[in-house]
Amino acid sequence: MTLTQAEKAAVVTIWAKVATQADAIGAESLDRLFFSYPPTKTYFPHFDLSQGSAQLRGHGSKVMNAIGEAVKNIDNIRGALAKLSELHAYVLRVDPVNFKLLSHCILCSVAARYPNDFTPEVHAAWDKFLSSVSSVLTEKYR
Ligand code: HEM
Repeated sequence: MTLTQAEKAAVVTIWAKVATQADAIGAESLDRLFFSYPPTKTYFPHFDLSQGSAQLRGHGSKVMNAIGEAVKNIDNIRGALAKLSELHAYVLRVDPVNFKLLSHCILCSVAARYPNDFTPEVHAAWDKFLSSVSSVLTEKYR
């Protein structure tokens, strides 16, 4: 899945805002994930998943950091996330369907915070970008 130049530009622009609140957006996205799709909690039996817990915030921050790396390397997302791809496939064995759920929750958190920036064009670009990130993180499974 390749993003057009215009889509890449839209992702970079919205990321500049998201980056300033990345930790909060990461934590909110995980809250939404676990609240709306409780089976996703089974991957985190060792975490305190109550709303706003330190572990949840710490993990949200890590996830958003990785997304920031993907934005910085938007022409080489595969290279930027190679290690993370192996981790999710071989060690964590997260079922790929869950990436769609998390992507959706990240999208909701961004849209809720930046309603004016979240035009249909930005929505589409951000969605395509998160799909690319998810493809990279799930491509080692087979
Ligand atoms: C946009 C998609 C995702 C990104 C960018 C992402 C990113 C990350 C990062 C950066 C880490 C930390 C790696 C490290 O400590 O070296 C991680 C760990 C982990 N991820 Fe993901 N992840 C994604 C999707 C998912 C999904 C959908 C699930 C399951 C529902 C999941 C489950 C986990 C688990 C269980 C860990 C280990 C947590 C721990 O024990 O510290 N990830 N992920």
